[in-house]
Amino acid sequence: MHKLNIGIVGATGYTGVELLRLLARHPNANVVAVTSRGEAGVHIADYFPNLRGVYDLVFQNPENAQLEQCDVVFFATPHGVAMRDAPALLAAGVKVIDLSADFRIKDIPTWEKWYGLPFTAADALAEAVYGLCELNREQIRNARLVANAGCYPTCVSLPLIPLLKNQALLPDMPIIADCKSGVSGAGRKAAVNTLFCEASDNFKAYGVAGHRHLPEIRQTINELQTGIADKLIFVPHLTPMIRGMLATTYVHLRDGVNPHDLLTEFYADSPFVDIMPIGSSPETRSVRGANICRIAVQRAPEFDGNVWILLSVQDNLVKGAAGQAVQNMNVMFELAETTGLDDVAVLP
Ligand SMILES: NC(=O)C1=CN([C@@H]2O[C@H](COP(=O)(O)OP(=O)(O)OC[C@H]3O[C@@H](n4cnc5c(N)ncnc54)[C@H](OP(=O)(O)O)[C@@H]3O)[C@@H](O)[C@H]2O)C=CC1
Ligand SMILES: CC(=O)N[C@@H](CCC(=O)OP(=O)(O)O)C(=O)O
Repeated sequence: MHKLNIGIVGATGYTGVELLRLLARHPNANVVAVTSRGEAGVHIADYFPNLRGVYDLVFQNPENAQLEQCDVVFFATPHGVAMRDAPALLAAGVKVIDLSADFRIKDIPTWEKWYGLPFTAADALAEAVYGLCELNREQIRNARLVANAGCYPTCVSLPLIPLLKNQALLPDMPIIADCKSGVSGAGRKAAVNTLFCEASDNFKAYGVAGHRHLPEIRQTINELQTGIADKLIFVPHLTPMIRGMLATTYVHLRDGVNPHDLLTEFYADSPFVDIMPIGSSPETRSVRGANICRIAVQRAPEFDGNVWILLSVQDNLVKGAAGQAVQNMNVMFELAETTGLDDVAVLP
């Protein structure tokens, strides 16, 4: 069986170790290089006990990792790193999947406004494909550079896409996405707001005045139904879970539109989107560790108008990050989309 030589830049972070977990059981994956500046020289098994006996690899500084010899390199790094290092890899013939937001937003001034950095890789951006397979499967097949979709944008966009494609949302009415994320969404780096005593037994909104995922979700909306993207209100919340994300999105639809029918039809051939029976309420633990976004819809009760509540859940580290990245890799290398991604969620 053909094996892909894989490099992971930022392999000591939460999405990095999630990539390692998923790729360990992927029949076409051969992870050959893992990077960390802080842990260079440390054996993977001494750092991640869940990987003892699974990989015989040592973390290396990115510049020593010979990434140009890989077939594909994942960037599981903070914003700005892939923008700096991906162009040289592309020039060396390596495919790149970036889990950060560097190549997600096509309008450079918008990216610079929300990320606070100068954007320096315009050529690479021009060829980057937004890495949401359910939306861009055909473009991803031919891509050299995939910008893995963000976690909140994946969870919010998946229930909206079939409605937008059918021009089903009423113009001039708000689209309200009220979202909750587990704390692993903030990454592994030390920060006061993710300390145990700050984040546990607590619940709060953040980014209310504006979050960097707002322009990313709006970009997707705008591509599918023009004139309504600025009707999106997006508020993220930090919830005291480790993994998991729930989006509750309120939409005003044209009379007669039933979103359950549209979603069921649109996702009939998408193995990682589960449309539940009408009236269900998906829970985050039903997707824990699995590359699934589960969606349910309910009509707003006793409300005068065709208003629906879209409920979507995913594991932020899997369908929201590493699982989606492996799904993109499968499509880019003409493997079955589900290869290595058939884990069932962990209960309880
Ligand atoms: N956590 C989540 O749920 C999601 C995260 N993402 C995105 O994925 C990316 C990674 O996130 P996450 O795993 O949570 O982050 P972490 O903070 O947990 O890990 C970051 C990793 O990047 C490495 N790194 C940091 N700075 C640099 C640098 N300048 N050059 C090379 N390597 C560097 C770190 O190791 P070292 O410093 O030792 O080199 C570490 O291994 C981010 O862009 C994030 O926004 C996307 C979707 C969901
Ligand atoms: C809880 C938390 O802090 N979540 C992060 C989003 C997760 C993430 O890393 O975002 P990307 O998908 O864009 O990479 C945040 O709000 O910035």
